[in-house]
Amino acid sequence: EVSITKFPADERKIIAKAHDKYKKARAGIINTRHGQIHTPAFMPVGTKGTVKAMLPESVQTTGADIILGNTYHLMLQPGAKRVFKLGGLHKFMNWSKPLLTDSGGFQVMSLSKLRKITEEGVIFNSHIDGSKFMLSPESSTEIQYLLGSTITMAFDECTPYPSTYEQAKSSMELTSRWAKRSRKAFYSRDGYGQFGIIQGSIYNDLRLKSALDLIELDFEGYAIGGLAVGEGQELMFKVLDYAPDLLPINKPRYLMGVGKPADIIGAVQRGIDMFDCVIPTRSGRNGQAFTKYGVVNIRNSKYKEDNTPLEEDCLCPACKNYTKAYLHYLVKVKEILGAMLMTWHNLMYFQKLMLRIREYIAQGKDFDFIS
Ligand SMILES: O=c1nc[nH]c2cc3[nH]c(NCCN4CCCCC4)nc3cc12
Ligand SMILES: [Zn+2]
Repeated sequence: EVSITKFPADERKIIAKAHDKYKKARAGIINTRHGQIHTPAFMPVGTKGTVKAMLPESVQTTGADIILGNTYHLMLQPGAKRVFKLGGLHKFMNWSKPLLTDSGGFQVMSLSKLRKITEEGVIFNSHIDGSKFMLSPESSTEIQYLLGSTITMAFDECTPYPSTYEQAKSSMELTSRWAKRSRKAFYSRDGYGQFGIIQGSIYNDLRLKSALDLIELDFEGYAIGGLAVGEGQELMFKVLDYAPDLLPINKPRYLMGVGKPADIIGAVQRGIDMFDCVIPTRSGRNGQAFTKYGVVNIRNSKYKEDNTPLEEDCLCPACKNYTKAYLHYLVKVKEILGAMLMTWHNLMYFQKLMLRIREYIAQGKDFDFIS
């Protein structure tokens, strides 16, 4: 359960504000140097400078305005300096729209062997060849500059779940010190932005302190970190019942790593504008298709002679030109085309979901049942 800490009266109204469904949902446009982002937005994940199994022009046809790249992977291979020398990540991967890069801390903790967290930053051994690297607020910010990111993420520490109050407090305070250094290292230019990431785990007073520390640094947007790390949807929503309200209402709010359609809908209702998640791409490659009928596990033998499309009214190539039987076969025999078609369909499904959410918000309609 979320521990409720007594607030001085004037701050309590922020936390206790009645959770009025839909009232917090908002649709908008973020203007950047590389084009507009219609929010609520879903960012396909392109970890190593490619959205796996997709051409960038195909990603564009799904309606994605922005994709995510990972600093950790790109700094190890091919290296940020090399990407910079080759003209930056946009040119390298032939994606001219906005790019957001995660700052690397989260990936270091989940991927690298042997690492050491110090006040300076994180020292780690590459999971590729074991060579030694350091990521700090300064080096992460510089790497994202060399990549040419449209939106740079501050270097933070993602507080694990569960954490005690003390653990969450010291982790949040480290993130606040690192945010200050990240902000100082950021080379601000028109049309580019840097987002701070708030921590504080499930403790509302720590979330408030994190927000206050980061608002002082006047970031162009704010992410809510430390969620989708095993706490479960109910607890995530409990934090989201108040955390977005702690952030400036006129700036983008990004919920990192989320999520399934139902998670996205619930988070939009609580005031979130931006999302990223590997689910549509990773589960597509594993044979799971998101459809209006629910998730279809195409490897199931019941589809081996099913001559109908995943969704009869979907405009993606998988649905327009192929059958479930063919997709079943391709995925079973691990043909590359299977990964391509399943990924394309899922990205289309997620973008259609975001489009419908934006339309419902614009019309002031409730959008509970969409998914
Ligand atoms: O606190 C964070 N700071 C920087 N980056 C993050 C990335 C995150 N990604 C997630 N969750 C990803 C969950 N995802 C679900 C599908 C399978 C793979 C993992 N939480 C995050 C928190 C953070
Ligand atoms: Zn489709």
